[in-house]
Amino acid sequence: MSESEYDLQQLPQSEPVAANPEYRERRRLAAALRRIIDRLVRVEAPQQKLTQWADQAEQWADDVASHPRRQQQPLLMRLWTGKGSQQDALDMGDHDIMTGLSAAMAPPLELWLDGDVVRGRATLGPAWQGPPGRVHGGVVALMLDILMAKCQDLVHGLGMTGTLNIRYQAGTPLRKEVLMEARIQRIEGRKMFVEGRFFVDGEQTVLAEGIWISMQEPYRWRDGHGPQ
Ligand SMILES: CCCCCCCCCC(=O)SCCNC(=O)CCNC(=O)[C@H](O)C(C)(C)COP(=O)(O)OP(=O)(O)OC[C@H]1O[C@@H](n2cnc3c(N)ncnc32)[C@H](O)[C@@H]1OP(=O)(O)O
Repeated sequence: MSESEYDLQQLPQSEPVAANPEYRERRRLAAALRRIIDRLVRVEAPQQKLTQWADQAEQWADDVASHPRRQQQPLLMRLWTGKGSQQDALDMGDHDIMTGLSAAMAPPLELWLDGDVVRGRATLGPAWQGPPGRVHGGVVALMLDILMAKCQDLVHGLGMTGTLNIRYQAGTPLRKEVLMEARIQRIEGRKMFVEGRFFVDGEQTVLAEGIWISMQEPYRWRDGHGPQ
């Protein structure tokens, strides 16, 4: 793909686009904020210190808010019509809610393709807690949705989650590496049926089945993928 020809359907969605100087700084900023979010949970610090941090954070928030937000619609249109730049591709991928390296909220979840399987890994801290010591079930659903949607990297067609069924088989612990995998079970016209699983220490903790609905064209496997 050349510098000026990024296409929404052909973005290497499973792997981050290489950062340019601007995005190196955005990623550094997000990484620092992630550490703060993680460490703030029940941090033991004198009240004076909390006051100092709150004052600094308020000042910083005001400074950030004084800058405009870049519009998303024009870059989406460029990517949709295959005319996106590297900057557009970075802007889309780096702000993904779970995988975005420039998204301070993102754990980040790392995804990659292994043949016809989407694999992932993430380690979540206490900010993501549901039951004590475990990842919140709603967060598990979010991680699954992002993981399983990436099966669209294997096909032509792009759409949204229609249905997601989850069986929580065991708690998914915090502070431990969670390994994930997703596979396309079958394609039926505009419907893509996907299965997702989480594993911790070799034990399966989650099993999910979902249906994605393509917005326009029927789903079909990309060359080199699917039943040969
Ligand atoms: C699009 C850009 C890509 C980037 C997206 C990033 C998204 C990140 C992940 C998300 O957060 S997705 C957000 C959560 N999902 C939604 O908000 C979806 C809300 N639902 C809808 O917008 C519509 O219901 C939907 C687009 C899913 C389907 O509407 P359509 O009018 O296109 O479907 P239609 O009624 O024509 O049905 C087409 C086929 O899909 C089936 N179907 C429709 N809705 C379904 C559903 N919800 N679950 C399962 N199957 C469904 C339907 O039975 C039918 O099957 P058959 O062809 O066999 O008859």
